[in-house]
Amino acid sequence: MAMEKTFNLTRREDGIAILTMDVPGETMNTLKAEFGPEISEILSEIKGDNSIRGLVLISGKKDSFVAGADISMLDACQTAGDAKALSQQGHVVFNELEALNIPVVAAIHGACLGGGLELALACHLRVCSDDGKTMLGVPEVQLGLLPGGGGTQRLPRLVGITTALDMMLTGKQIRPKQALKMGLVNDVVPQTILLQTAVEMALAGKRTAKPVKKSLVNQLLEGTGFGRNIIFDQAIKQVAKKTQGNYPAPAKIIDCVRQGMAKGMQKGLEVEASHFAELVVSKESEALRSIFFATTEMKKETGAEGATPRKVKKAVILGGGLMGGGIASVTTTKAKIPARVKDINEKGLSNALSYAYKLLDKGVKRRHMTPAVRDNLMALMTTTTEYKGVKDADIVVEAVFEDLALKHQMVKDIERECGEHTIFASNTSSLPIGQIAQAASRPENVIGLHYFSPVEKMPLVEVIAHAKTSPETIATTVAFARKQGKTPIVVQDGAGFYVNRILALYMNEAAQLLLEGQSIEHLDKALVKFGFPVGPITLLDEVGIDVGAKIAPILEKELGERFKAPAAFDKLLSDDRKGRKNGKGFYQYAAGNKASSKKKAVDESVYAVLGIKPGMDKDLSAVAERCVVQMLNEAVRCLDDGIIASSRDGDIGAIFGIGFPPFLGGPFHYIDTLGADNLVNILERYQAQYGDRFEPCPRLKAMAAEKTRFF
Ligand SMILES: C[C@@H](O)CC(=O)SCCNC(=O)CCNC(=O)[C@H](O)C(C)(C)COP(=O)(O)OP(=O)(O)OC[C@H]1O[C@@H](n2cnc3c(N)ncnc32)[C@H](O)[C@@H]1OP(=O)(O)O
Repeated sequence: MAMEKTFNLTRREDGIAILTMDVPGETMNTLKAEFGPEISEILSEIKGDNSIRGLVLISGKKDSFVAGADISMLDACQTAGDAKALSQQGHVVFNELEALNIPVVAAIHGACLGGGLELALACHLRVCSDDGKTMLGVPEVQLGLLPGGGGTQRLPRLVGITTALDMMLTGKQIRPKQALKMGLVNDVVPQTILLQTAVEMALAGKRTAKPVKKSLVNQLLEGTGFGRNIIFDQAIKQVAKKTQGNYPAPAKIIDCVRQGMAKGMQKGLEVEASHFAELVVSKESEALRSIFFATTEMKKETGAEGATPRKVKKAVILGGGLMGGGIASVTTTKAKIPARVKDINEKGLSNALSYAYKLLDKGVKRRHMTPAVRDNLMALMTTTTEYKGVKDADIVVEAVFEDLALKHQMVKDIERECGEHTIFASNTSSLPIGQIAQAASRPENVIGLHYFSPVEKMPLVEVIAHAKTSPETIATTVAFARKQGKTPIVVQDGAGFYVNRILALYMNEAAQLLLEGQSIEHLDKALVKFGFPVGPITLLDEVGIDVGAKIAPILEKELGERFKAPAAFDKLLSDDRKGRKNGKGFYQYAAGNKASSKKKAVDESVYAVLGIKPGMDKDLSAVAERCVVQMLNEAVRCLDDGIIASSRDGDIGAIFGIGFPPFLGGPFHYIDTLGADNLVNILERYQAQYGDRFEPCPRLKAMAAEKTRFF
């Protein structure tokens, strides 16, 4: 049976041909190597048909244009040569499209990303719909890659070097109005007239558009070799600081643009194909692509085999504090589900309202939304100090103090005030859900739903099922979290669940190193260089030293001696040091305690409180290794104890929950890279030197002996 075609060419009476791309059997259009011959044939047909006066390229998919090159095709590249050939093939096809002597117009609706945008850039003009689903971007850098279909050359020539570098180095998605303003598209129209507008643009016979006006400064900088070098040198400095040298793609992107602008498009394309090829086969990109596939696979899972999630039409949030406010905010602004916030006083309620308003108003200021949209979303949030208007809640999320008796009271209140099917989801960060459920007459409705702070930024939530949680409760909670824009992992009940459990040992080791005389800034620098977003001491200040102190004994009691936190840290609380929250911790905080971007200074007085004098700082990688191997060992224990269902979930949980370096693929991918035997040797060396807290867990020892891997 003949292969179904991806491209379909239809001719209109007015001489405009419509080329529709619709990859058979796929949700999204993606670019595949096997399209090459089909496209070349069509281009030859177009070139040979003088009745065709113009060409419009459009997607046959409901809500997406082209999502980029097929990432699994890139995964299949065995050598850099395979990848280079793909890039060069793309260059040939896109150059041929661009060389057509009739106007070629891309009509874009929905996702137009990576190779999809590069395809659109090879067209002479672009028009997109004004729909919320329409976004344009080059997210390759998030996969450890670079735009390999000519994007590093066409984008800067269309929108300018600075804008193009910003797009390629961040992978950000550009909305229609922004795209029009920067000259990425030539018009933005309602989807209903998208095709008609594209046809009219083709009929107008133009193959170029008036470039958008650039500022004088921009013209000076980008118009001269000297100015361009300033831009490139500045960009190199910024990416070096941001990536700590752990991600090769950004520097290569800058080099493609630099060489292309200096030596011409042809040379630029050659450099692009070579750099793209090296990146496709790099271990960093392999790790980042595995994260993409893992999260895509997880989206299809309900969290409980065979269970059907119930629809959540209304949520109640107990507690309007930092976490409650964030949870209410993502419920209304992301999931667009009405949320009723209950707190014991008006202060908590106003905090929740202002939390959501501030985030939405930022969107208005950035012109991502209108004030009307902001106000409509705000109207989804209501507040109460009584149990009024909660009867019809489908889910209640409690974010009150970490006090078991108080949570028991909440369970009883909700069973009294809400419906029989209402789910009670606790945001507890440490109390076993089974203990909370002891107060329930319907324990099947009780579940843990653990968010990470700041709620609107951290993608992970842990969904914690206790022994009696029903599959429907799990599936409904997972679906609810997904609607909030979260990446949920289902973990089993146990002190600290997964993320806080692996984090605790990592933090304890940092504390030990501090007490051994490593300076605060050196400790943080070591782990930032390793690839974490912030260092452990900064993290402790941000989370709250008091929170850490509260969780530690719970973990030690439930999980054993290795979780014992250094006693010296009690002196910090006696000195009223809670961290950023009360402006006194390991670092100094400006008055008003605002999170400032500028570098914080260490509060040197903390050393005296701890009774230590910072000594000789050890090698950065040695410092990082001691903390990281603690996290790796405990992650494997969590897998062994069934706290996490798979090493895939363990990787995603660590990356999305605590910023484990994505270029390493997560703890389990990293152990495969290190080798289980090598990790056991490191742990045993530390065990001999620092004690049994470093003892390799049984599963690691077995893997070392059998030389097995997780993936
Ligand atoms: C030539 C060079 O420039 C190289 C490139 O172009 S590299 C690729 C660059 N593109 C991307 O990184 C985009 C990746 N995709 C996404 O970010 C998202 O899929 C989306 C924003 C496009 C849509 O998100 P959503 O609506 O949530 O849908 P899913 O993520 O669930 O995706 C639906 C199915 O499409 C598959 N898919 C999406 N993009 C790609 C891709 N680039 N390659 C291969 N497959 C892709 C995804 O796996 C889902 O598959 P399913 O089995 O049908 O569920």
